[in-house]
Amino acid sequence: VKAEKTVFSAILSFAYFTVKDRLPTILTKVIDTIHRNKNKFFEEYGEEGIQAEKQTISLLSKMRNELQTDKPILALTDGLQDTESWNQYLQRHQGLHGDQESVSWFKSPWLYVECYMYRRIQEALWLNPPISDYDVFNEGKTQSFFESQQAVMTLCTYLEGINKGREELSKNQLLEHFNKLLLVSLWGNKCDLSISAGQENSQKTSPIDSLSSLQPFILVDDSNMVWSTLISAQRPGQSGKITAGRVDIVLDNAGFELVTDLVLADFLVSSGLAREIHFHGKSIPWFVSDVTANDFQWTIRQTMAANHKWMSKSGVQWQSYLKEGVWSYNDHPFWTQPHEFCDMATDAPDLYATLQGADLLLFKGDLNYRKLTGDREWDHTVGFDSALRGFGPAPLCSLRTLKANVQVGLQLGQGEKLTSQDPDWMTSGKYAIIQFYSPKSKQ
Ligand SMILES: O=P(O)(O)OC[C@H]1O[C@](O)(CO)[C@@H](O)[C@@H]1O
Ligand SMILES: [Mn+2]
Repeated sequence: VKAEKTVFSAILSFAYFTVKDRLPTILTKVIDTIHRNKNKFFEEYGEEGIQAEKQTISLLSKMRNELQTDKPILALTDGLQDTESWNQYLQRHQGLHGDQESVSWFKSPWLYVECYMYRRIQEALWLNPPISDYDVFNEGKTQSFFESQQAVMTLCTYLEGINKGREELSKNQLLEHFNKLLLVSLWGNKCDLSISAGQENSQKTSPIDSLSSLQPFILVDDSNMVWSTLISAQRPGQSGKITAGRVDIVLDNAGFELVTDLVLADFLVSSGLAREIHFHGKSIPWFVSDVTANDFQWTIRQTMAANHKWMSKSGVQWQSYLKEGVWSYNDHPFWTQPHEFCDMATDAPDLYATLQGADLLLFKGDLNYRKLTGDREWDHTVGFDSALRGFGPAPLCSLRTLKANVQVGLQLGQGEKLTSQDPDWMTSGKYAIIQFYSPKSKQ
């Protein structure tokens, strides 16, 4: 099966609008954030901080101009761990096209250009050492966490209810809770800040009560396969006691979505459905709201410190899972590169091997889906397995609300019907999928 990468050939396409409007808006906000923090940089680093602020802004404005005037994509110059790999990727593209000019902001695959912009923001900061570690998206992520406080409290109270009565839970009740928390984590993905170009986008209503009204918007629901994967990973251990499998969660956004993932992870461990959870986050600030190590720790500390009994209890539990090694947080430079996941086995064999150790991989969010499927213009009826093109270190499931022009594994006619009823169905974030694939079931 063949499909073209999403590019900007179609003027007026979603990809085109992203690069033309959304990315410059995000960049302008980044510049503004750095400027607003000028005094902070002065207090911390004196005159050097001011110089760094000016220099960074000038590099970012230069990049915004390159973007808006469709200039060629430039090689990175910051000599970081992944610089070489980014530059090789660029050279490969230039080689494919035969000249350097043709690899430009509007003439390259959307996925590549979008990832590249976030990496260039990082470069601008890295070239100005006193402020290299400054996370330009931190304010937005923090704000979105605080704005969803009410929903977080509701969720932690729900979790406490399950944990308190867990000894008496029947298998059916366990399945019911599992389904609910999987859905909460799925819809948590609505709250990213990239689709709204950094505009406030937090969870305001009760995440549990909204579930049934959202059900009709789930286009693919393989949750039963996720459940059976967890059940079949349970094995009798040495002492005859059942031990469960390892679940890896490839995280997406900080704020409310991260809390929904932590609550799901807590439930999986406390109910005995999983033995261990490995979280995977980003090593640099990414796509406005994605989780970094700092966001991960900060969120757990804030949850612990909350003035709400069940919220702080949850936070304390999460901290001890981390301390005991039941939970772990990892990052790898591959997650912040433009590569499709079918390249992982060759381009990041160590990460691929790590993922092979899991019994189940949960991929959160839209960007992960674009990378799973190579962000191509697949027919909607093409199988998920075909779109993965050999990627499958372990059984995996994408939990994603649709925010980009790619969707596979639909029923015949389902895509056409959606297009006629709701032309924006692929990009509005209103629809979602729970889409599963297992390399074991491959013929
Ligand atoms: O946080 P998520 O779910 O990956 O969404 C981010 C998405 O937002 C966008 O910026 C909107 O198109 C996409 O590039 C990206 O896929
Ligand atoms: Mn994201």
